[in-house]
Amino acid sequence: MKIAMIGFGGVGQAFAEIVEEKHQELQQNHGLDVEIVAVSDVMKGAIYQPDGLNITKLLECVKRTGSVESYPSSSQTIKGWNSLETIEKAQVDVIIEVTYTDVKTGEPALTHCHRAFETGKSVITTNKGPVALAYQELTEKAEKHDVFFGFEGTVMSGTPALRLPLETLAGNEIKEIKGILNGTTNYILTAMESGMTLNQALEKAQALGYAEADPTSDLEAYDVRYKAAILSNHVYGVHLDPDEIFCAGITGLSVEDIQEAKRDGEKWKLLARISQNKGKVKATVQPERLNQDDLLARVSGATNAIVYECDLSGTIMLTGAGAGLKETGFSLMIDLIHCHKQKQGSKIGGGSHS
Ligand SMILES: NC(=O)C1=CN([C@@H]2O[C@H](COP(=O)(O)OP(=O)(O)OC[C@H]3O[C@@H](n4cnc5c(N)ncnc54)[C@H](OP(=O)(O)O)[C@@H]3O)[C@@H](O)[C@H]2O)C=CC1
Ligand SMILES: N[C@@H](CC=O)C(=O)O
Repeated sequence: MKIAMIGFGGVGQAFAEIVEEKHQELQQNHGLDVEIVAVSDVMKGAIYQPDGLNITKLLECVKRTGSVESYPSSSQTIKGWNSLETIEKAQVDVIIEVTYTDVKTGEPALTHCHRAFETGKSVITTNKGPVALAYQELTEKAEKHDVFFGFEGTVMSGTPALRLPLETLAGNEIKEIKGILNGTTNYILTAMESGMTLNQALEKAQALGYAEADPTSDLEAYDVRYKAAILSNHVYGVHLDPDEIFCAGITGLSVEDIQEAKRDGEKWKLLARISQNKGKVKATVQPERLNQDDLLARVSGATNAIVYECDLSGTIMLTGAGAGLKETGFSLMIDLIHCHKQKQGSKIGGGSHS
């Protein structure tokens, strides 16, 4: 399976490391031979090597020079293609879209997905923009072109918050979904409980690779609003315009507010709630003060949790990483395995996203 990567930041590089680390296992356990043949990034440049890039060498070049273009050329190497040229011209099966999430337009990722499908390529992405804004259009287009559209990592990174409700919990009616769906803000709120300021904690979250390129998306909860829209589309099959979701972030909370709640045996958490009633879906995103015995109050740091209120299974809670480079890289790998199985006409543990 030949892959082109659009965007080569924290998650992109972590994914490349995973492909290198797990190459043999993927071959042995899943019959999947993954080859990264192209990378296109804004500042790091672009390279297309039709017979495959040596990942160790590629990562070493980026670390040493900040550019993928310092990778040694052969007679077949093409350098300098922008993202659309790479999507259109590279001979690949899958586009891994890991550019930044734009919470207003979803671009450039939205256009990347459209062009990939139109040119017969599957897309696997952790970018929330296209999935939150154009879920239906893109899933239909992927189906029309008989390609795969994977986006497990868009909600709770490598924790399977999207496959679980549709596959493992299939047959239930899920009346409400609620959860802590942003790693950065949960990390910040936890750090503020020990007296750290919001800005100090944010700097740490950025250094750990949790935050968005523009952390306003995390702090003002636009990121969670997108995730709520994705859950509505994916789990309930109902399009929710992100702009219509009530959304308040954590910037209004002071260290004193958090300490005061702590003295009262409570915790502030940024919660998303999505509920359905007779085909109508409502969603809100805002900080809520929870009793410390509440299961969600116990979720700390960059860990996230999601609760599905099911008519048959009862309350199901899934908890795990909400952000993190390796964890998010893993979400791309699991989608890749599903994509491969779908191409082979089989499925692992249920269906794929397209
Ligand atoms: N980090 C995490 O824990 C998680 C991240 N995500 C999502 O995954 C995606 C990637 O995240 P992350 O790696 O952390 O972000 P980064 O900001 O580290 O990486 C994004 C990369 O995309 C590049 N880029 C931007 N525009 C283009 C373009 N038009 N063509 C090619 N490359 C482009 C950027 O280039 P340059 O910097 O050179 O401009 C940058 O290298 C984001 O959409 C994020 O929301 C999802 C779940 C968890
Ligand atoms: N910035 C996001 C990354 C994952 O979606 C977060 O902190 O949750």
